[in-house]
Amino acid sequence: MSQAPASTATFRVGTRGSALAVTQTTTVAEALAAASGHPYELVRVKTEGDVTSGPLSQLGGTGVFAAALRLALLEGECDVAVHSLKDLPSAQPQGLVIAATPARVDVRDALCARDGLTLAALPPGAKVGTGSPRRGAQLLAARPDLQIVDIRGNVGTRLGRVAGKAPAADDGGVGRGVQGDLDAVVLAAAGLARLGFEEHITEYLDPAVMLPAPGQGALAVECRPETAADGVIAGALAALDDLPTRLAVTAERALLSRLEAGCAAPVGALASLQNGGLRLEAVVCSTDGTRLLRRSLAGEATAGAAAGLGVRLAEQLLADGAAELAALAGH
Ligand SMILES: NCc1[nH]cc(CCC(=O)O)c1CC(=O)O
Repeated sequence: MSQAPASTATFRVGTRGSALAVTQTTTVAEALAAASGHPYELVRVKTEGDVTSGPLSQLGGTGVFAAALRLALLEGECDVAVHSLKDLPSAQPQGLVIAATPARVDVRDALCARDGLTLAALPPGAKVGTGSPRRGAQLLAARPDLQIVDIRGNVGTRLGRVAGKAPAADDGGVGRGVQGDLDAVVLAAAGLARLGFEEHITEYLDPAVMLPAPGQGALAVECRPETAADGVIAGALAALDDLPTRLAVTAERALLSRLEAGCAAPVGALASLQNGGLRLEAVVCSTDGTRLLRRSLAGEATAGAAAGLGVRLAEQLLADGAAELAALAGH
């Protein structure tokens, strides 16, 4: 098996095959190539999350999107892999490191509704599609009359479920035949922007109403430790890393990890630099949206303190009854 050091050869960048994954991986690969002066090639890895069509929340816990990419790295089929950070389980596998977290883009969730409607303007009982218990619960907390419809598929497929939005199936047919049956869907603004679908957004949901998933809007560049230490690529990875993003996602993921929550759990978290410190806000919901535990905590904006902030806020939420409120394992 080829394990050529990235400094002497083309480096191979692993990606999922979806349009979103290829778009964001290409952006990262081009930045690494420009900074290192070495060419890259994309290695497409099919993941369980891409080929299974059951409800996402029942796929069996965390990491369905990331596991195959991680295996490809460990087996030396690629040198670096690019993940959506929010799809990455918070436990770091032995033999792999997150070598860079590029600057995060828009963290918010976005409503894509028919006829330009906002959340407040949707008619009573409107059907809103999401496969995420976190989004469903917060939608119901804001609008208890809504009908939440469990949907899956890639971004284009989900958009195509909204009446009047052009179907743009890019998932091999998972969502085919059910276009136009919903009043709205909720998707991450980051994914919509990366795919050039921003014109479908009818409202950017305020994090005060809809806290995003831990890591939303951020990417993780993962590799084996020897790749991270390799002279040429190490500099390129360091140049790509963004410290405010790393601090924020470290706090958010530490919270998720301390809650022992999976990526499908009804948990939202968002950290940001404020007044020279790091402020973390989190919510744990009952899936029907009738009960929300929401808390925030501020700490030092340092690499040493970020994880502790997440752990402390998680412990406060657990003391408030978070584990009784929500099925944290996410299935
Ligand atoms: N779970 C799917 C997923 N993983 C990453 C994104 C794009 C947004 C991001 O990078 O946070 C999406 C789509 C979505 O949630 O709408």
